[in-house]
Amino acid sequence: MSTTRLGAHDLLALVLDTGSYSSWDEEPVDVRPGPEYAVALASAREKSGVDEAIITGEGLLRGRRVAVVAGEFAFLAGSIGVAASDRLTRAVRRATAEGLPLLAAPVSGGTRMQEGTVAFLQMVRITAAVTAHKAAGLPYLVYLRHPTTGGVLASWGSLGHVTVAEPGALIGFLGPRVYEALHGRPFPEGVQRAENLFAHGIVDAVLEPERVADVLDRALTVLTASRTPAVPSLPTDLDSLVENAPAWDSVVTSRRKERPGIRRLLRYAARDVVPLNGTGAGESDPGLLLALARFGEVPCVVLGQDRRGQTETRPMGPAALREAQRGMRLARELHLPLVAVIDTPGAALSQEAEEGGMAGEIARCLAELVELRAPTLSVLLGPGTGGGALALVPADRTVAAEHGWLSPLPPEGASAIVHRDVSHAPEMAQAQGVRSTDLLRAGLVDRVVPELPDATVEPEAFCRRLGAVLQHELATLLATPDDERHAARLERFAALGQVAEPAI
Ligand SMILES: CC(C)(COP(=O)(O)OP(=O)(O)OC[C@H]1O[C@@H](n2cnc3c(N)ncnc32)[C@H](O)[C@@H]1OP(=O)(O)O)[C@@H](O)C(=O)NCCC(=O)NCCSC(=O)CC(=O)O
Repeated sequence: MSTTRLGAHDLLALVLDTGSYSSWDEEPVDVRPGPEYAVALASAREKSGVDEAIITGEGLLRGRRVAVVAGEFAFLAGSIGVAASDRLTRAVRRATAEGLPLLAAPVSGGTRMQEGTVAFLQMVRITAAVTAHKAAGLPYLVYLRHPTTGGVLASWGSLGHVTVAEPGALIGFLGPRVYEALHGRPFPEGVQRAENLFAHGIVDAVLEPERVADVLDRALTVLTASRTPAVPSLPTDLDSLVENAPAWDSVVTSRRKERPGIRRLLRYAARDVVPLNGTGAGESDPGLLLALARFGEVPCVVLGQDRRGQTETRPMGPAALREAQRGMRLARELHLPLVAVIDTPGAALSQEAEEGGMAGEIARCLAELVELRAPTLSVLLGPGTGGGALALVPADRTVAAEHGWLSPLPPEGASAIVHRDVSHAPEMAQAQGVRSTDLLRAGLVDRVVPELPDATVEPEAFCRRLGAVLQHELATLLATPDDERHAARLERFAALGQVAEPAI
C-alpha cells in the first residue's frame, strides 16, 4: 500500500513539464457554512496550503497543452462539496471549449459530509460536464490516487477513456472504515486495492506517479494524432506473390504455435502502443488484447484476438467480446479508426459461455460494427473459426494474411456433419471456400498479404508487410468522408454473397 500521499501540486510537478502549470482557479465561494464547518474549512486551508479540495489549470505534457483537475487529500480528504464542484465543472467546460485533452487525478473521501445531499448530487453535475467533454470527441484520462472512494469514484473517477491507478491505492466505493462501522466486520482485505482492480479489468494499469507522464504522453500521441494523415503507397507486386495453395495447407500453417499473432504485429509494425485492460467494468479475458496504437502516422484502437491467451482449457469467452465492445466505444467516442484482428480457433462452448451470453455478445459486436461511425478495418490474421471470429469481421475493409481463413466451424467439424468423420476435413476446407484467396474472389476480403512462404518463418518481415498495408488502408479510409464510407459499408453488407459462386 502507498505510504506517501502526494499533494496535488507535487503530482502535477511530476506529470507536467517543469514550470508549465498555470492555475485556472478563482476564489471559492463557501456555501453557507455553519460555525463548525467554517472552522473546518479554515483549518483545512491552513493545513493544506490550498483553498479547496480541487485544483484546476493547464500545463504542458511533453510540450502538448493539456487541462488538469486534481484532488487535494490534505483538504478535508479531497471531499467534494458545491465549491469544489463549481471549480471542477468550470475547468472541465473550459477544457471542452478550448478543445484540450483533460487529465483528472482524483483522490477523495467522496461527498463532503458537512454539505450533505446537495454535495452528493454534485456528482451528477460533474458527470454531465465530463460527458459533454467526451461527446466533443476530446480525450479524458484518469489517474486514480490513494485513496479514491465514494461518489468521486462513482462519477468522474470511473469515466476515463484510459484509467491508471497508483500502486497500493485504496480505491473503492464505500470506505472500509464506514463499512466496518455499518456492518460490524472489516471489509475483506485487498479487495479495494489498485492491483486487485487491475486483475479484474477495472483499471488499465497500475503506475507509480513518476511513470504516469510517459503513458499519458503515449496515449495522447495516439488520441490527438491527425485524422488526415498522408496515404502511403504500397508495393505493387503484393498480389502476385500470393500462392494458390490448397486450403488445408493454410489451415495447418495457421495453426502453428509459433505463428506471429497480435502481440508480434504490434511489436514489429506499430508504435506508441498503450495496452488497455479489460472491459473497465469488472471483466478481463486474455483471449482479447485491447490497445491504442499507431501504424505509421495513423492512430487507431486495436482489438485483437490473442491466441496466446486462448487455450483448450480457457478458450475465448463472452467477456472478450465485451472487451471488444469497449474498444468499439472508444473508436466511436474518439473518432479513431478501429482495427479488429481475427485469430481464433473458436469461442468457448461451455456452461459459463452460455450463461455469460456468448451468442448475444457476438450479435452485439456485429451490430456495433455495422453501425460504428469510425473507419473500420478487419484483419484475418490466422484461423477465423465460428461466431467468435464472425464477431469481428464486419468492417469497411478486410485484409487477410495469406494463410488466414474463415469458416463457420473447424473443417473437422464440417466433415463430421457431412461425412460423420473428421478425415474429410481437407476436402471440406477446400469446398467451403475458407481460404483468403477464395474470400478475395468472393469479395469478402479486399486484399491478401503474402506470406513468404509462411509468417511463422519470417515473423518480423511479415508483420512489417502487414503493417504497411494497414497504414495504407487506414489512411485511405480516413480520407473518405464519414457518410460516404458508412454508406459503402452498408452496401457491402447488403451485397454479401450476391456475387459468390456456390461453394459446394
Ligand atoms: C477516504 C478514507 C479511506 C481515508 O482514510 P484515512 O484514514 O486515510 O483518513 P481519515 O479518515 O483520517 O480522513 C482524513 C480527514 O478527512 C475527513 N474526511 C474523510 N472523508 C470525508 C468526507 N467524505 N467528507 C468530509 N470529511 C471527510 C476525515 O474525517 C478526516 O478528518 P479529521 O482529520 O478532521 O479527522 C476515509 O476517510 C473514508 O473511508 N472516508 C469515507 C469514504 C466513503 O465511504 N465515502 C462515501 C461518502 S458518500 C458518497 O460519496 C456518495 C456515494 O457513495 O455515492
